[in-house]
Amino acid sequence: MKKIRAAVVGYGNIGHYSVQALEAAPDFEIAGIVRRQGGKDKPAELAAYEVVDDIAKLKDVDVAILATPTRACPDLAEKIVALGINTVDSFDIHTSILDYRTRQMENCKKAGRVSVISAGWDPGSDSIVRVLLESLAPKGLSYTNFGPGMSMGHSVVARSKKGVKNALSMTIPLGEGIHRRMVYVELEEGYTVEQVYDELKADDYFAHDELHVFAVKSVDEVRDMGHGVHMTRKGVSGKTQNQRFSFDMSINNPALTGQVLVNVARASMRLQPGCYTMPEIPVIDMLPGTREEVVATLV
Ligand SMILES: NC(=O)C1=CN([C@@H]2O[C@H](COP(=O)(O)OP(=O)(O)OC[C@H]3O[C@@H](n4cnc5c(N)ncnc54)[C@H](OP(=O)(O)O)[C@@H]3O)[C@@H](O)[C@H]2O)C=CC1
Ligand SMILES: N[C@@H](CCCC(=O)C(=O)O)C(=O)O
Repeated sequence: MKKIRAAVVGYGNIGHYSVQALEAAPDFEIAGIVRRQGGKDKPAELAAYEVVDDIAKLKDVDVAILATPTRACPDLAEKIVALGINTVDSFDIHTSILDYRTRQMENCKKAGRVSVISAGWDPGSDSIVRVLLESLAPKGLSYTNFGPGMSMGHSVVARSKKGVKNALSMTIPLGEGIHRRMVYVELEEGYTVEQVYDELKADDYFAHDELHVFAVKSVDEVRDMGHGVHMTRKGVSGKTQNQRFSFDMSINNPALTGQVLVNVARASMRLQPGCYTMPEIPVIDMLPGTREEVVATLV
């Protein structure tokens, strides 16, 4: 059977683990990796692959995994579907997902290609769980409690601020979907924790939660990429009250995100042209093999 040819765009944490997930998948081959610096200083583990600075230099790419900072995803997705290549990404600004989907839907329909956006674990697989739980008890309350653990999205944003050499943003659950952000930063000369605090508080990623910023000598020495979630719903099925549900996981954040991106890259090959979020895709299409094989073994 012909393998799906995937490119990975951006080789940071999610890019690294996406390559590993592609290598472990039976139905994919790696068309190449796209980095801003191209093949310069190519990491040893990429020796077998083409590393380029422009996806147009790679041959026969079916799908591009956008493993860049969230804020770079919409522009890249627009440019890459216009080249006739499907895209998948883990865009995680929850309040902007609908706008991004609306714009990218038009781009996909024009190009006759598929984009799966906001696919990781949150947004992503947790979004499927939230939709499922709401269907099981249509009236009630759901809470998504993260961590404690490292938020990649918040860490990327903290690293982008003036005076910050490196950063780690930890998400601390306070209960009922409320969180505290603990941000550990390596500062450049002449910058203070107070300046970084003000910059972060002005950014929508951090504006709505309790925030603490600490200076550390080395972020590498305090970083641990574990994370997790505890989701709950208590509600009413039909006319019967007190139905309780919970979903828990404790995970390596970039490893799970890379795996989910590969799963939706596979599903993208089976969808009609358009832009989708994860709850809009049949979960069965995230697995390799035929639907019949899955129905016979997992349903
Ligand atoms: N939905 C979800 O569940 C999750 C979503 N995420 C999202 O994944 C994103 C990436 O996280 P992570 O991998 O840790 O980030 P990193 O900073 O480790 O990696 C991003 C890579 O993208 C490239 N890059 C950097 N800046 C730009 C730019 N302006 N334009 C294009 N490419 C750029 C660089 O690769 P190179 O130098 O090779 O070009 C960089 O290494 C986060 O922003 C987060 O929002 C993360 C976890 C879960
Ligand atoms: N999008 C997150 C994954 C979900 C956890 C989260 O949103 C958080 O810790 O705030 C991330 O970037 O790591």
